[in-house]
Amino acid sequence: MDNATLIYDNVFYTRKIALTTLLDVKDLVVEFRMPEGRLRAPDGVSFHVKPREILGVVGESGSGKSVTALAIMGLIPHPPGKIVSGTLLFQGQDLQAQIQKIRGKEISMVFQNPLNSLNPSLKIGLQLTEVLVEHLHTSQTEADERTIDLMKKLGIPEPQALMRCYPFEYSGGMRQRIMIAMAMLCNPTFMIADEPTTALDVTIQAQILHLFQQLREEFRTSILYITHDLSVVSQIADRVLVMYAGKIVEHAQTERIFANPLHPYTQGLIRSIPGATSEGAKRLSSIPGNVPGLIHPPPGCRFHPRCAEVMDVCRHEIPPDFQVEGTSVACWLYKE
Ligand SMILES: Nc1ncnc2c1ncn2[C@@H]1O[C@H](COP(=O)(O)OP(=O)(O)OP(=O)(O)O)[C@@H](O)[C@H]1O
Ligand code: NI
Repeated sequence: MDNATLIYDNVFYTRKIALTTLLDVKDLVVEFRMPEGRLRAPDGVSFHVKPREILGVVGESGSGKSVTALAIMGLIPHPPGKIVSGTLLFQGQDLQAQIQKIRGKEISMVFQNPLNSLNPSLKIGLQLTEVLVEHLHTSQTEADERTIDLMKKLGIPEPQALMRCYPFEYSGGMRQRIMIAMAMLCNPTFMIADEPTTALDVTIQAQILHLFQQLREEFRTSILYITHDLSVVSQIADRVLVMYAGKIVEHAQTERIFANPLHPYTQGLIRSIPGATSEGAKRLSSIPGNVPGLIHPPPGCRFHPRCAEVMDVCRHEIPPDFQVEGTSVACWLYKE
């Protein structure tokens, strides 16, 4: 192969990666060192996010969803936490080396409680434009114009007046929209939303979900959408990762997950959606037991103590990912 072909191939290869994968996470392990012992969550998690895709992450409390998000953002509190292994590539580049430069600019994050993220004693306008002035070094006037323009696009009423108000003057739903606007100001390619609608009522929640879909359509933003609510995921995500006790147990297209869930844990989660079965709400807590403590996780499959279909192998050996018709599932039931 001559040099020209090699260079061409390299360029082509790099572009191909950029087109098919925006974020690539491989074997990510975050460890917390506590006085009681060490715990790992996520513990060996791999996934990728494509451009313009909404990837849903679901799982019960403590499964490692938020820590995965914080690891991507470079925000793991250290001590006690640390990324102990794994690679994080963003647009083909090592994310951990780049994150200071691109956080808030190319990658941004929306958290659950907008009141905690907004400074109560600063006018909303100042808080929003600070991002632009700080990251993109625009003038205040330009930042004001751009912010008002974006808020109009996001359907936020009377943005000029809003800029002069304080956060407490607005409802939870509106504050969350303001936070989403803030996260969108630098026109990021990738956004992480960690339970962004949990504190909101159902109507507002539907509006916010619509807003995320709009971001993907209009601004071509990829979104990692974290929630414990599978019904939210069914409305918004293209693909779904199901996490349990620090591991990804199932990974598939959204329609597949709902039409044909394979992992007994995913099946239990889907049964627990109110109205998902004829018995509906009666089965709300259809998975007996709790997520295990992660300092001493169960050996073998971490779900085995709660699994109705447990086999002997499940108690001793960690299941690898089996590929079944486009679904990736970590469960011994699917061994050929
Ligand atoms: N700062 C921390 N110090 C010690 N342990 C932590 C810290 N942050 C998270 N953990 C632990 O890591 C594990 C994963 O937590 P994580 O917050 O990612 O769960 P989650 O899936 O987001 O749950 P939730 O649905 O409750 O938000 C939990 O066992 C949690 O106790
Ligand atoms: Ni969380």
